[in-house]
Amino acid sequence: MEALKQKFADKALALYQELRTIAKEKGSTKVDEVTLGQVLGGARGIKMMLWETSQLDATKGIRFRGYSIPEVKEKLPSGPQGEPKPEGLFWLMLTGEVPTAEQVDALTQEWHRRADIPQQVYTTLDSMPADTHPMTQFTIGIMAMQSDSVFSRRYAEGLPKSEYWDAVYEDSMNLIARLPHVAAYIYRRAFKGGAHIEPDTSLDYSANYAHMLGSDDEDFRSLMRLYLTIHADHEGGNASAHTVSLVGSTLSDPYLAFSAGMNALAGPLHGLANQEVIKWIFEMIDSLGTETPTEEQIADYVQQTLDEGKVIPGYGHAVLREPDPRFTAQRRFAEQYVKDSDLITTVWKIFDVVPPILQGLGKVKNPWPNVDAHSGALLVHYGFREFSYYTVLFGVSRAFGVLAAGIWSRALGMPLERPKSVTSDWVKAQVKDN
Ligand SMILES: CC(=O)SCCNC(=O)CCNC(=O)[C@H](O)C(C)(C)COP(=O)(O)OP(=O)(O)OC[C@H]1O[C@@H](n2cnc3c(N)ncnc32)[C@H](O)[C@@H]1OP(=O)(O)O
Ligand SMILES: O=C([O-])CC(=O)C(=O)O
Repeated sequence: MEALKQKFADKALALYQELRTIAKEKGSTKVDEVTLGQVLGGARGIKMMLWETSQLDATKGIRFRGYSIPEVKEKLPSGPQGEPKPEGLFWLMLTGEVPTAEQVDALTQEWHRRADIPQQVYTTLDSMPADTHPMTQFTIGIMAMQSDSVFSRRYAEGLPKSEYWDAVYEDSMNLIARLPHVAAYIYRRAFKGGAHIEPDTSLDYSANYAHMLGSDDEDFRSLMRLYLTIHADHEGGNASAHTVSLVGSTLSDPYLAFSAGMNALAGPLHGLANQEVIKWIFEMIDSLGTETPTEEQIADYVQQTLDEGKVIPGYGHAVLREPDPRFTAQRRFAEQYVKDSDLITTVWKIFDVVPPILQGLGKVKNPWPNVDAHSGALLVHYGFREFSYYTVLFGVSRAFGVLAAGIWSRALGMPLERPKSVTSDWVKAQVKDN
């Protein structure tokens, strides 16, 4: 058995026993109270699922197994310029331990070994118009691999419950290994006339993905390591993670569950916001006729967007109440690696201008930037201007977190998820005498 799988099995089995005892002996412990406002307001803040891989704090941001983004950057094995490798984060999320550089290298090799893409993926993608939205191509590409699912095959053969996690682990490892290949194929067919680039297995996961996209720039490789690490997980309640978890709870296999989650990530209030941000900035630049807008010009354009009844993409968050540490990590990266970019300077000016305007509306709970406010400008800097592709990059990263969490869910014996809904008549009856 692979070292990672063995380590996970040891930890997960112990936790499974512990949680069963807790559920049996303390199951009636109250952990939350639900208000009508939460029922009518998108279930914000309701504690209703277990998620081992990360936890979000409204002011401090995400922590992966207890480690903040600066801590992850400092502790995880990194590339030559010091940016953390997502391989290490995956190891951390599954085991709770910071891996050694050798363990991370072995995982890189394991994923290279598993990156065997069934031919039908390419024939399926090639049958679609090249201008089909890249996220649509991405979910279809994932679905085209579903017939390979180890979990589905073994379930049909009578897999016992105690071995679900093992088959889900196999599917998740295969899927993570394959995703950059499918994702790069989509990029090259959509934007580079189908001139595909062979993988280079001497590279780590992020550098190889960058290579297959078309860049061997050392700084861009570093950006990919950082990008794929910081977008990986944001606890369980966000729309993509929750979708993967919900679908996985029916014992749909990881291909089915992950592609469902990617359809959630493709919405403009969630992962698609990264494309919406850069589109909005390009439209602003076009409309103002300058690549270096002043703060006053930006403020006017923000007001115009709000007057048109639209949101300012990249700002606000369902949970966070401070600037997103993932925004800050990208800003630090830009400060270190990018010497002059009008676009990035504009992103920083927007950061100075937008929060007071949103605050002034009196209804926006978080006026600060989220992760999507920065990523596009960095990608443009390295030559990736095709913003409809950006959410695919996000999706490749999100696989690390949601698939690691899926392995945990099956190992811990999490049941079918099925919360309660109510009708408006029920709501009216509740408030009648209040
Ligand atoms: C990876 C990620 O998913 S990060 C989020 C990416 N999404 C975006 O950047 C899109 C822009 N932001 C938004 O639409 C929101 O802030 C969301 C969807 C992220 C969070 O939504 P909520 O939790 O409902 O935010 P909140 O409680 O602050 O909303 C209250 C009001 O402020 C508005 N608001 C929130 N953010 C913004 C914004 N960026 N611009 C304008 N109005 C906003 C809401 O639309 C809502 O208005 P309404 O009462 O008239 O319907
Ligand atoms: O946490 C959320 O709701 C959205 C988000 O930032 C993410 O999923 O990365």
